[in-house]
Amino acid sequence: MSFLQLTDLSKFYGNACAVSAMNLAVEKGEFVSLLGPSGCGKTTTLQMVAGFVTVSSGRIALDGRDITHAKANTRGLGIVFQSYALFAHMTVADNVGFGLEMRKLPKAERRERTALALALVHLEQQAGRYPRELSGGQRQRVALARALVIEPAVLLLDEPLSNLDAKLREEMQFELRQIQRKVGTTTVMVTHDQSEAMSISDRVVVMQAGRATQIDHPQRVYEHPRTRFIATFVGKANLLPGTVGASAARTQVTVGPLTVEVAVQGPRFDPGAAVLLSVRPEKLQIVPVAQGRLDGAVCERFFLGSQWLYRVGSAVGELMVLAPNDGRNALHEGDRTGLDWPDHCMRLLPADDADLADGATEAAP
Ligand SMILES: Nc1ncnc2c1ncn2[C@@H]1O[C@H](COP(=O)(O)OP(=O)(O)OP(=O)(O)O)[C@@H](O)[C@H]1O
Repeated sequence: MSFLQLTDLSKFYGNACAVSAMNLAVEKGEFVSLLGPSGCGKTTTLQMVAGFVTVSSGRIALDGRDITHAKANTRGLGIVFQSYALFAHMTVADNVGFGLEMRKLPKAERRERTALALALVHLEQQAGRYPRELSGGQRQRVALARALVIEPAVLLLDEPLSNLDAKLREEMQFELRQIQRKVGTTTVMVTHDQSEAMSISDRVVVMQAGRATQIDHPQRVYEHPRTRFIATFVGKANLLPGTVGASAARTQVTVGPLTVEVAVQGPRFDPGAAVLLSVRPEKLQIVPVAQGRLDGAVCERFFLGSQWLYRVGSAVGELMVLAPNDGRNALHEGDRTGLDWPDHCMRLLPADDADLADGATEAAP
């Protein structure tokens, strides 16, 4: 059995289902993110694990112990919320040491563990300050140190970085991952930010309307999304409506005037099935006119610094193309161009996400 195991976990508020039959097995030391849009049930799932929200049905097991109905303060979990919830009248060191004091640890041990936790988040110099004297990033590090100092079985993070500005947030993502690797604490984080989930997690649980729709390693979620929703929620995707032809090892698909052969992983599509051909914008290559699979004309271009994003009108519809900014040869609006892409970059998705209402299959950690 995994270290933290959710089995058919559900939460109903009256007749409304907030979380539906969630299954998730988190291994010891793993960093797993619950990712999804607002209202999809991420926080409710985390709160059930924390013991702050009662479970309607299903089970939660931690290290082999059933904790489904255990009191929150007996679960031995560390929790960090979006709002830092620090005690304003206590110094940084007292905030961090608070959990140890509650556990009635001897003073010398409290002092030693507090110092270690502060060193971990690089706040040794700020031990005597009050929360109001700290920056947002420093406050969030205090909250993290306070959660880690009790050596929790699992660290639960609910949008821990969302109060920080973009640059600080990126720095803290990196730091959070480094700290988690160093202490090896099993961690479950809630976020609605796909790049945050992708960059720091071992595995990502994509949630939609109370259900886990894909549980996989970040790269797999990006390269092999199961549904249209996931393909567009995690990164950008060109989704071209098409029809399946002969179904063999490689599936033939017709999209307007274009016919391609796609190697399909996972469930096969029947001949005649309506599908979406998905190609990521950065996989499209700009080639001379008439030398690619398609020709088109640039409708609009956006400068992104390291890349250009082009909207290109073509016979199969408008396509997004991300091209590296090599400092020369950028296309202009109105330019005609050829477009090509490698065979292995094409994915087929069901035209209708409801076709996958069976919920997620979970990839091994
Ligand atoms: N106490 C409550 N009473 C009734 N409905 C609730 C309650 N808490 C949450 N819900 C509902 O449950 C669903 C899931 O909410 P939840 O907060 O888990 O979503 P979330 O994915 O964390 O969203 P966000 O990113 O906006 O925090 C939503 O439809 C929400 O309105």
